[in-house]
Amino acid sequence: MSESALKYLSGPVVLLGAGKMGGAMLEGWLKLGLSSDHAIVLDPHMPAEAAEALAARGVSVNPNLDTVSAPSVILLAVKPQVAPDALPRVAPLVKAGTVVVSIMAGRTLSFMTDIFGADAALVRSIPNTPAAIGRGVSVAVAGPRVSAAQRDLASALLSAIGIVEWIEDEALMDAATAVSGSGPAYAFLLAEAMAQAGIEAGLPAELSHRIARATVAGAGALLDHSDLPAATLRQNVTSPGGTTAAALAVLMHEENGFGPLLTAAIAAATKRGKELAG
Ligand SMILES: NC(=O)c1ccc[n+]([C@@H]2O[C@H](COP(=O)([O-])OP(=O)(O)OC[C@H]3O[C@@H](n4cnc5c(N)ncnc54)[C@H](O)[C@@H]3O)[C@@H](O)[C@H]2O)c1
Ligand code: PRO
Repeated sequence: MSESALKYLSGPVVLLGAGKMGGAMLEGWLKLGLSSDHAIVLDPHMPAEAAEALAARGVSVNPNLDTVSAPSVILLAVKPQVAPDALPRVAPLVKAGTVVVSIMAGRTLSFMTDIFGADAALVRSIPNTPAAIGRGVSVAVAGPRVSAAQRDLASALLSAIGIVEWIEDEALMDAATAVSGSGPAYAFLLAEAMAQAGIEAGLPAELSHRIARATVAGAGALLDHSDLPAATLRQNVTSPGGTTAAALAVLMHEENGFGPLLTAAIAAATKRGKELAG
């Protein structure tokens, strides 16, 4: 959807929960041309300064819900654990034409149908935190009542923070959440663990943190700029009989290496997603 489509929405975009992800998404929308007088934020726990700063930019913050006209979109960005309390409050705002887009981990289309009704147009999606710099990855699935135009609108809102991958089978969402939703944490942990390992190998702490961080960031940028598969980029670092080969013999160990460890980690995250379904 084009920039002008965000500019000329028939109704407002209501954001429920303006924390890390919701806040990043709102910034993306405003940058893409959503008029601030079409943006409504509902977040009773928002720090006063943040609420005042948004209001000064023309965003409506915690208005009386009776004054809110039929929204084009309601974006659900509260924690899955508070959803049973928070979502029913916005259910009366859903009108014909409104699409409800969730970014909550775990919470299913069925959970949302119980709250918003069988006629509601519902999208379940999962973004990730590089959204804050426009480099997010979102995976999304549309419920049966979502029209092509509503799917385009949901795409436009998610594209404001990065790329969007639509899937047809909701059963894949927990695994997608475990890979791309939680995934940035694994990359950050890699930088942390490399820095710590460098310290244990004798490097001064600050130097170790600086070079580990820059190395993970540089490898990510190379992955981004190159057309080569990750495995080829890895092989390009690895001289036969050299230092990398020695490290990879540990990291690629069939039983104790990175592969089986990550498989277990992603299985744990996937299982937790199913537990949060509610
Ligand atoms: N952080 C991530 O990496 C990430 C990635 C993908 C999806 N998500 C999903 O995004 C959602 C938000 O996560 P986050 O990391 O931004 O959390 P967060 O804690 O930063 O934001 C949640 C916001 O909800 C607000 N809130 C709490 N109760 C509320 C209520 N009753 N009504 C309205 N607002 C209320 C809080 O004040 C807070 O601002 C979660 O459902 C999470 O699963 C997060
Ligand atoms: N952060 C959320 C969580 O940890 C959802 C994916 C990333 O549950």
